[in-house]
Amino acid sequence: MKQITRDLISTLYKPTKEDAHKGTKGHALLVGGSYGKMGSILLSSKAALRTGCGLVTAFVPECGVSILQTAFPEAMAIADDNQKAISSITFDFEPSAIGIGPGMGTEETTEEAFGEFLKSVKGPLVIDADALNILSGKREWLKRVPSTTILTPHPKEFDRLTKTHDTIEARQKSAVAFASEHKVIVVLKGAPTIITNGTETFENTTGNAALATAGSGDVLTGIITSLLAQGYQPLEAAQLGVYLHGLTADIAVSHTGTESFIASDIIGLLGKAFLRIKEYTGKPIGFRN
Ligand SMILES: NC(=O)C1=CN([C@@H]2O[C@H](COP(=O)(O)OP(=O)(O)OC[C@H]3O[C@@H](n4cnc5c(N)ncnc54)[C@H](OP(=O)(O)O)[C@@H]3O)[C@@H](O)[C@H]2O)[C@@H](O)CC1
Ligand SMILES: Nc1ncnc2c1ncn2[C@@H]1O[C@H](COP(=O)(O)OP(=O)(O)O)[C@@H](O)[C@H]1O
Ligand SMILES: [Mg+2]
Repeated sequence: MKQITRDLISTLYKPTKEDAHKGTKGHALLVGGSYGKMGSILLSSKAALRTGCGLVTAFVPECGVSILQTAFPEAMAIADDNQKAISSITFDFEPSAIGIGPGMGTEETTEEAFGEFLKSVKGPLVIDADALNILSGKREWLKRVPSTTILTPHPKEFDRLTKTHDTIEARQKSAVAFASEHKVIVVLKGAPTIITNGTETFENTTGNAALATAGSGDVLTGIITSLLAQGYQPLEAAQLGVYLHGLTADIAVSHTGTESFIASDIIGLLGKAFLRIKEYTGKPIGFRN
């Protein structure tokens, strides 16, 4: 297994172009949320914009729109027809990348909506949380998942999708086989997180137990979706995304410790994490690139 090193990240990272505008930095669509779990998709959406894409739209059930637009005015929102859970995923623009699943729930109407969504989805995609849980009950839908889609299960989600594993090593081996069989990228979250496309497997080198907190995976989904929207290739987006996510916790831990760190702190520290990566590249901050 290869390590995600500073050198690898330095070669992946693409600084913002001087002449960029919001229309050239990608438009991320985050689909999820349900009554009582709107925080998850809010966290994903905020993380996406803080990771550098130009525009973010959240597709949420009706009850999520005012929550989202109040808590995060920079994001646009599209309301599902249904009040409390997603029932039909329709939108009238072409997103640069889509992240789906955080807080979405697994109600029957949402399951049907996700099944229809998979029939027509185009372009880069991240599947997380309840979208993975739905897939676990409908494995035949894996055929509909476009190749190079990024799946971001935690160990329990991965076991639901496959089978119970007794050891981390067995689960990692299974993740490689799963990625190869379904032509997807698996980000198997944990301590450490591994990323595999079935041919190559990488172990992340950042992050610590501060990340063991509600919503930290929802934030990761937003980060990776944003990188896809900005034009990073799926494997690169997964590598840079998990590295940045972990780096925020490494930056925080020396002055906050692990206990009080929450998912919003990951989002708040993304700027410092990007600056750290920019230092690795050897170019001074503000260099005209
Ligand atoms: N504010 C909001 O709106 C929030 C909304 N959220 C949303 O809630 C939905 C449900 O997602 P979820 O992940 O909380 O539930 P679920 O899939 O049952 O997994 C939990 C179980 O999995 C296991 N487990 C997890 N990590 C593990 C690890 N590293 N290593 C080993 N085991 C691990 C562990 O199981 P145990 O070991 O206890 O058996 C744990 O009890 C989803 O849509 C999400 O987006 C949340 O993000 C929270 C904030
Ligand atoms: N002890 C730990 N060390 C490093 N990373 C961790 C640790 N615990 C959790 N994480 C990371 O935090 C995230 C948790 O994701 P997830 O379980 O999906 O959270 P949620 O669904 O609440 O958003 C993953 O990226 C995981 O790798
Ligand atoms: Mg999660």
